[in-house]
Amino acid sequence: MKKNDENTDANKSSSLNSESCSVPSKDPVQVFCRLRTLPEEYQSCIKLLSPTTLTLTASSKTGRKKCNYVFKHIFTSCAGQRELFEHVALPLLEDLVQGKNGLLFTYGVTGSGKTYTLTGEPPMPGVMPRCINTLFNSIADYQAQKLLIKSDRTNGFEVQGENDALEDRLVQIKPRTTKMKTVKRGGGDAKNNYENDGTKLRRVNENNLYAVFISYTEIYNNTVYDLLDETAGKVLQAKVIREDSQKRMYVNGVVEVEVKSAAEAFELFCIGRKRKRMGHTILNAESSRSHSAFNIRVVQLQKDRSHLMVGQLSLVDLAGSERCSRTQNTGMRLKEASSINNSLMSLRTCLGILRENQLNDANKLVPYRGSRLTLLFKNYFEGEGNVRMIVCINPSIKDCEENLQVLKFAEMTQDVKTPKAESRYAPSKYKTPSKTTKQTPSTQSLSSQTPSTRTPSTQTSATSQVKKAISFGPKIPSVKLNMENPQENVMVLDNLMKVLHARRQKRERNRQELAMQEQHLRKRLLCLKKEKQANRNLNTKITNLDTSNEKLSANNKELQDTIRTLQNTIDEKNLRINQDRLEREKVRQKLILQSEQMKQELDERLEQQRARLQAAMRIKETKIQKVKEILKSDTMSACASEQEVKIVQEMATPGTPVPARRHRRLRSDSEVWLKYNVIYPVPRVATIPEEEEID
Ligand SMILES: Nc1ncnc2c1ncn2[C@@H]1O[C@H](COP(=O)(O)OP(=O)(O)OP(=O)(O)O)[C@@H](O)[C@H]1O
Repeated sequence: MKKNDENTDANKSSSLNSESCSVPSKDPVQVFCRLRTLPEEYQSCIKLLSPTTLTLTASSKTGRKKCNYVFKHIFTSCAGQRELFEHVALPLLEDLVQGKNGLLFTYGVTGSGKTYTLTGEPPMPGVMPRCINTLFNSIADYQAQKLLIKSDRTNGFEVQGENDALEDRLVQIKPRTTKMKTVKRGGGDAKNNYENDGTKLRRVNENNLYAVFISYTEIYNNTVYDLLDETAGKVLQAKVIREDSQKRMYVNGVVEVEVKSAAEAFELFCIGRKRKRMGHTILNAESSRSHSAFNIRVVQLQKDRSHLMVGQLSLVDLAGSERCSRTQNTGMRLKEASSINNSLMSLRTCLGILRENQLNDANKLVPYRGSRLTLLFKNYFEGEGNVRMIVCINPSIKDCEENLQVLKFAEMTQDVKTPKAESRYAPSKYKTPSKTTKQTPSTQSLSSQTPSTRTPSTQTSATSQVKKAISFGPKIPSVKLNMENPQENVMVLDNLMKVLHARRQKRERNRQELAMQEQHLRKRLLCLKKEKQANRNLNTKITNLDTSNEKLSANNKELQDTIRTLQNTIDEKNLRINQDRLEREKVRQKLILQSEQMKQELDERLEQQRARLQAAMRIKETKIQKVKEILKSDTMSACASEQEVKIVQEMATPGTPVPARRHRRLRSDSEVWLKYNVIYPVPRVATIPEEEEID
């Protein structure tokens, strides 16, 4: 192992240089692809062209479509867990011990092997157990005393005195034993089965003291839970995501456990895994129903304890995207699936906008607050940290359509750049001692110093001052009696008496002072206890307020969603009303047009009819005229009676009733009636009056 012997000043200056550099350099997100083993009877939709390129053949309505995708590296089903760890996770681990942050997440369709890749199964450990083993193989000899470095529960760390650390360790013994029992009952299996292949990191700073902290959280139905929360009982309490003084996101009050060996870390993992929400679906017997993040924080303390450096590696197992039509989920599983799909969509949206901003030099707002998943990992995309993604693919033709979406997203993600991770030492924060050494007036001034101003050098001087303050007066002289000179002996004994007297007085003063100090310290301790209690109460209040704030925000979001939905419905209805109105207007216009056409047509027909009737009338008039003429000239004189002539004349006048047409009969001499036909029939104009027989 090549160890890092760079002195800390060099580190500090490098961090200063990096701070003074105004434009931070950026690294693209590195995307790796892993193909799952496919049983022989299944057909594959993926073909490998090279170690970095694959082709996906998707069938669409227009036929078969082939798409090529290029990644940093593609691991085939033959690639083992070790190969993947060395390629993908080991560089992040090297960075971790250099104080750099890293995020490694798996993404893919349900059942594609995300959990298998991150966790693995005991004979074939995945990324997480390998990271833990490699880390402890490398830093085991350089670990700080347990609890020397403590989490301040606001995403930072503080250093405490060795006595405090010792006392905390004693306090922890009891709960730890209980925890161990729990682990053995639960998942002690992993402890011995994750094989350790002895891999070590190349660069470890031997001059530093290391402390490893583990936290394990999950995001279930868009709510954050602490999987290591021992106080929670059976039901996990929702946690709030907060921003610390350096604008880094963290889970408020998350339990961070310091581990001193890989076995301890695995125990914690097993405890968390037992609490993690898993479920049975059609596509995966043991499907993750939540996104989980296993966080490893490595704190390095310089030997003079003046500066410390923190690096964090988050191993995130995202729940798989799933189509409800395939999983046939209902009820709770359906709700989980929709929450999973929503948060993954939120991740895609954020990365999409980030990429767009970077490509077009734009400044569009990235909606990290769209889901807890994106909010929690915001810093990795906006702040510092190497981001790596493993896209897990089940090459089965059944997963083809979903794989297409996954591969598209993965390809897009490669264009996103994140600020390069930097190592950075920060001045150590010192924890207020929980137990007070008996103070003397000379040390009283120290207690008024704030924890942050107290440094290791002041602590050392305090110790020497205490020693001085509790001295027992002048040193007892060595007494040698001279039997030959009793006068000299008297002087020596006198001197001894004086010294003893002075020491007795000193002891008495010390006793009084100590009694005073004890009283004073008791009072202070009581005050501190009260302050601590008040702080705890305040913290509880803040947490409660945070929770209710979260609930209100969630309600608000729901209401806004409802408003948006209603607005959409109103918009849709308005649109439909407008469409109806337009439709009606069209119909009205059409009807008007038709009625006009019909009117025109009718007018024309009426006109024609009128013309026809007029023509007919004219013809009839002509005929009547002719009849008149005939009547006048021939028949009238011979056979028509006066009355007949009158009738005919009346007929000629329009509007006067015309007698019914009848045939005239003439009685001949031989008393036989003869029929008399008028050549032109007379039109019937009105009701015929009472028939009158014409003789
Ligand atoms: N590369 C692989 N080699 C062998 N077995 C694998 C591989 N990848 C996945 N498996 C097996 O496939 C099954 C499903 O894998 P896993 O649970 O890891 O899927 P997942 O992507 O995490 O699914 P989900 O999103 O539903 O949680 C497991 O039984 C696992 O052992």
